[in-house]
Amino acid sequence: MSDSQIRPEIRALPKALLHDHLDGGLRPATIVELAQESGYDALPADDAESLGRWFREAADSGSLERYLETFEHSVAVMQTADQLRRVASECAQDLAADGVVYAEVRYAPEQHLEGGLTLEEVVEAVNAGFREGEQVSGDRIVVRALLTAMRHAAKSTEIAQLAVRYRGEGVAGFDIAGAEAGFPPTRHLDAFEYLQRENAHFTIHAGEAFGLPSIWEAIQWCGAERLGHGVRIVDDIGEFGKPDEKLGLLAAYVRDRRIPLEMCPSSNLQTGAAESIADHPITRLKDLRFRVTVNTDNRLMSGTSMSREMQLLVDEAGWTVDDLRWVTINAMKSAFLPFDERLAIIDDIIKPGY
Ligand SMILES: O=c1[nH]cnc2c1ncn2[C@@H]1O[C@H](CO)[C@@H](O)[C@H]1O
Ligand SMILES: [Zn+2]
Repeated sequence: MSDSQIRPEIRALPKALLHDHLDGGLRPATIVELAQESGYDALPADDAESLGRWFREAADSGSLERYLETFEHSVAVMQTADQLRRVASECAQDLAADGVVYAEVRYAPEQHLEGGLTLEEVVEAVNAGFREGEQVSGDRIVVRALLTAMRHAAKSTEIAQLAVRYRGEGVAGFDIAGAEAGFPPTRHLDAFEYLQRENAHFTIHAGEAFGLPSIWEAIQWCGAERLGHGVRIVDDIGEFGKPDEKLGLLAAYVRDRRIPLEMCPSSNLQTGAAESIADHPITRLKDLRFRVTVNTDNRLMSGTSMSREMQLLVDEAGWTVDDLRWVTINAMKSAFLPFDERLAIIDDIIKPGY
């Protein structure tokens, strides 16, 4: 489904987005321009349309590792303060135009140091871009950053400290991302224990390319407040429609504690974490009343938007507008924003929009 096929009534709905990667959401035309300006000559295509197609096709690999290789080209043009500010500003504008009223956008500061910026300069450039994008959009959107540490690297404590340093100044929390198999969350236990002592918020990518042990570690060892993806929690639920369709201890814990699942349907089709939108576990988890949220993950690699994800669920998995309202309120309740600010967005913007 292309962008022009999105129904206006879905586009108009207010949306809350918790899981979107800054380096996975650039406009193809911006990548082409930034590459030309900076002399980056390794782009796999040099016009915007072919480049957009290349990202979608190369990411459609069936493996998270191969999917992640495509980020080389977006990260390459996000190495100066001007580049970061522009990308962040356009991100906020694109989300606002799609009806997103609240977004947490994540990126890994450690991947943006090749042009000589410090970690602090990276965060400040992205923050400046988000503020600019909010303003250009007439303040119809609030954007907060989540700082990600790469799970194969060894910078998580430093990045966690950076998230605490900029807390309340545009940064709402912390995350780890990258290849999941072979890099369990407990590898970064020091960072998570530090964040807990600092009363700071964090989510963990878990249960996407690896199963229950990753989810279990993220929650029970590391103390994750939310799960990035978390789709594999269905491995702890009995077979659909069979008499033993019941929750295992971990799935029950996740549901009982209302742990938010940041689910990203289209992204999961590309990495092989799900077969189709119709069969994506998100619908079953919604029906079982887990705290499900709908997200984009990487708009560039999946050629998607919040409206597109919502419309796919309506068209291919039987979702109703009430379901969309429910997941939107779920997301807003689960945001890493102070309680009073979350409530104001729910009461003043989301509820009147449905
Ligand atoms: O779905 C995902 N699973 C795991 N890691 C991801 C996913 N999408 C993006 N990234 C990784 O997060 C970094 C910071 O934004 C990206 O550079 C990419 O390597
Ligand atoms: Zn992600």
